[in-house]
Amino acid sequence: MSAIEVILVDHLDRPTGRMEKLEVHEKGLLHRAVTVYVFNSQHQLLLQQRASDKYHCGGLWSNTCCGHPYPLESTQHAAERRLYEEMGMRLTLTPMFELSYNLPMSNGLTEHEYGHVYFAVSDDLPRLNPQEADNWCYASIEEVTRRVEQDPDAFTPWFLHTFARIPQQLKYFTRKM
Ligand SMILES: C=C(C)CCOP(=O)(O)OP(=O)(O)O
Ligand SMILES: [Mg+2]
Ligand SMILES: [Mn+2]
Repeated sequence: MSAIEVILVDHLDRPTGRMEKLEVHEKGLLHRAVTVYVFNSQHQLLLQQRASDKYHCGGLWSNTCCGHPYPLESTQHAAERRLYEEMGMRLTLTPMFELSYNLPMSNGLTEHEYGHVYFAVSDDLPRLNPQEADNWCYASIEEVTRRVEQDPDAFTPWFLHTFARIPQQLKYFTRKM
C-alpha cells in the first residue's frame, strides 16, 4: 500500500505542500485535519474510544471521529469519508468552526493542526471499524463535562482542547435546525 499523505498548510490554512502522515506527526508540522461531532436527537454526544494500536492516543476517548484530508480532497468529503471508514455512519455533515492547535500526543508525536469541525444529528448506531475504534458511547454534554473533570487522562488532548467550545456551538446548531 502506498503511503498516506496529508496536506501541509500555513497559518491561514493555505496549502504549502504534502507529506507522509507519520513524518508530519514526528516533525510537528502544521497540516489540515477534520474533526466530527455526532449527536443523537436527545443531543447526547457520540464518543469514540480509539483502537488501542492507533499511531497515537490508542485507547483514549475522543469525539465521534477525526482524520486528515488527502491532497486535493475537500474537508467536507474527508470528514464524511472518515466518519464512514471509522464508525460506519453515512451522514451529511455541517461545517461549524475552525481552530488550530499544537499539542503533544503519546508516542512522542505532535498534532499541529488546522482543524475543520463538523457536526451532525443522527440516531443511527455506529458499526465500528476495529482498526480505528474499540468502543463507543453516547453521553450528554453535562456527563462528558463531569467525566473530563474527573479523568482528563482518559481523553485525547485535542478533545480536551476543543470540547469547551462545543456546548455553545451545539446550541447554535440546534437552533438552526
Ligand atoms: C484530526 C485530529 C484531531 C487528529 C487526527 O485524527 P486521527 O489520529 O484519528 O487521524 P486518522 O488516523 O484518522 O487519519
Ligand atoms: Mg481517525
Ligand atoms: Mn494530524
